[in-house]
Amino acid sequence: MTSKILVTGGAGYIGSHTSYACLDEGFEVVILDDLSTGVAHAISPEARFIEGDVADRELLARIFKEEKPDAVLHFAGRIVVPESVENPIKYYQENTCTSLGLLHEMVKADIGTILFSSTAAVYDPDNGGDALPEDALKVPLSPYGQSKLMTEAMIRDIGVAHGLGAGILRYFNVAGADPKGRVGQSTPNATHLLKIASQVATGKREFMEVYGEDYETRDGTCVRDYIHVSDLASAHVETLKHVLSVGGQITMNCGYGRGATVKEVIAAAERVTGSPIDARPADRRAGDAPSLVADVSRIRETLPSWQPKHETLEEMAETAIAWEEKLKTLNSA
Ligand SMILES: NC(=O)c1ccc[n+]([C@@H]2O[C@H](COP(=O)([O-])OP(=O)(O)OC[C@H]3O[C@@H](n4cnc5c(N)ncnc54)[C@H](O)[C@@H]3O)[C@@H](O)[C@H]2O)c1
Ligand SMILES: O=c1ccn([C@@H]2O[C@H](COP(=O)(O)OP(=O)(O)O[C@H]3O[C@H](CO)[C@H](O)[C@H](O)[C@H]3O)[C@@H](O)[C@H]2O)c(=O)[nH]1
Repeated sequence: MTSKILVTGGAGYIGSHTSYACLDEGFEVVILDDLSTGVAHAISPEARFIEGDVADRELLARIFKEEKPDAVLHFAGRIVVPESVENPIKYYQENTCTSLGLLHEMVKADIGTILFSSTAAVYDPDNGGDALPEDALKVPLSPYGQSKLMTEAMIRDIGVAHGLGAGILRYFNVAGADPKGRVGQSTPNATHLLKIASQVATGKREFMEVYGEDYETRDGTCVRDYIHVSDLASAHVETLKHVLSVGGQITMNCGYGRGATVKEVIAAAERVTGSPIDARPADRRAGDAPSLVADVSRIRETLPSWQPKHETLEEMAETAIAWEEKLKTLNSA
């Protein structure tokens, strides 16, 4: 029998890729998005789209009654770390409180499964650079990270009390775009490294900055574990199948288990276009961890069927740059 899922934030970067991946796997997909940072062109015509706010509890109750989804994939939220420092109320309201309302409505409607987008920002930024297992020390530096960690705790407690199956996925650094060119990172003022490098590579920006070259890393720039968004999307599909079949709760890091420096990411983008990227040294960005790399043992053991297909920085850069080019036509249409 076909399973039906409700995807909150399905018009956003990761939610749209995951919606396509779920549709490709035969799931029925209903998307709830208020288009605050998402875009209509990211929504597959095969999905049912409801424009609305996840904080609207009456709307949620109606959707659950009418659509009876088997699971909710909860991507919707605010994601800008410095903004969360300036405006923590917004982040606790729109990430933590909205998620609590969603969980409450799920329990009331007896919806038994949730996947939740968490983040590597929950871990200790001064972690020494070793790969981080899921039980590593949590020291979220920003209200953004804290709002996610609090939501994780709510899901665990509510899950135990009400028998909710849950997959909590802690994404490391998500990059790239759909290799079929259907979707990509479309937020115009996104701040992610490869998005910025792709904007320079496609002539939308003249130059970019490298935030800090004096870290204790192999070339002085920060190290991150970049994961291609399509591999992350397929990790959701496999997690969904796993939780729908065995129930229970699982928290898993999503990355490849190896780090790349800022300069290595920029160099990959340069190899793709064959042209230099004007990347200028700049001061450290406040709150940046020197290194965040995932220990991926748990996801590998739990989901042996998850086979990443786009692990190279070149593939991430190639698909990101191709999407940036495509956006020129989409945005001028
Ligand atoms: N992008 C990353 O590198 C990254 C890393 C770790 C975790 N995450 C998490 O993954 C999730 C998705 O991130 P993304 O990069 O796709 O962001 P995004 O901004 O592209 O997507 C978020 C989507 O949610 C929608 N939305 C926001 N608030 C809403 C609300 N109240 N009601 C309905 N829709 C709402 C937006 O319109 C948008 O379509 C977020 O929860 C984020 O915290 C992202
Ligand atoms: O123009 C830029 C943009 C980024 N960077 C550097 O590139 C690295 C990656 O930065 P991103 O902004 O792409 O990503 P972050 O690691 O800061 O954060 C991302 O991953 C986190 C988890 O690790 C959170 O989930 C967060 O939501 C998400 O934006 C950092 O060292 C940053 O200083 C630059 O040097 N120049």
